[in-house]
Amino acid sequence: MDKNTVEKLIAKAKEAMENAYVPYSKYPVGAALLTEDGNIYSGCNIENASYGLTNCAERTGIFKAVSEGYRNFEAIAIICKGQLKASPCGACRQVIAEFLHKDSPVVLANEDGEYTLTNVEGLLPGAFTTKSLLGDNNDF
Ligand SMILES: O=c1ccn([C@H]2C[C@H](O)[C@@H](CO)O2)c(=O)[nH]1
Ligand SMILES: [Zn+2]
Repeated sequence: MDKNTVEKLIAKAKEAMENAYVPYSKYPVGAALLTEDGNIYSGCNIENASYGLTNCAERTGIFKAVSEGYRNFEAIAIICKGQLKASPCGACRQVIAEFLHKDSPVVLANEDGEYTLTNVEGLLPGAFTTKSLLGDNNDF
């Protein structure tokens, strides 16, 4: 993925981060997903007084896209507040592995836009996926 695309995705993730609803943790996170046909979907974390109902930024972005008919993604960028770079939780790693390819780029950024580049396999090595269940030939 070229540097321009990385920076554009980080900028979109940062925009989404501004909308984070985080009265409890005060830890805003934003995510941006590039679809294979060049669209960008983004999401923020959305907390709840019943803490366990919180939705992370990554899953907000993926679920928005899938619900609008986009499920083929090329890359994801995630950004969070502070100097430490974003690191998706286990639930989000599993959802990312469901919808992105093993070798899809994953950009983990901090609020200054400094980032580490990894991929889905790096986030969740040996992930349990549709392939584990259905093999290579499935219509889904
Ligand atoms: O990658 C991450 C890690 C955490 N969170 C959210 C969940 C919760 O709102 C807050 C603190 O855990 O950060 C995300 O959205 N994405
Ligand atoms: Zn998460």
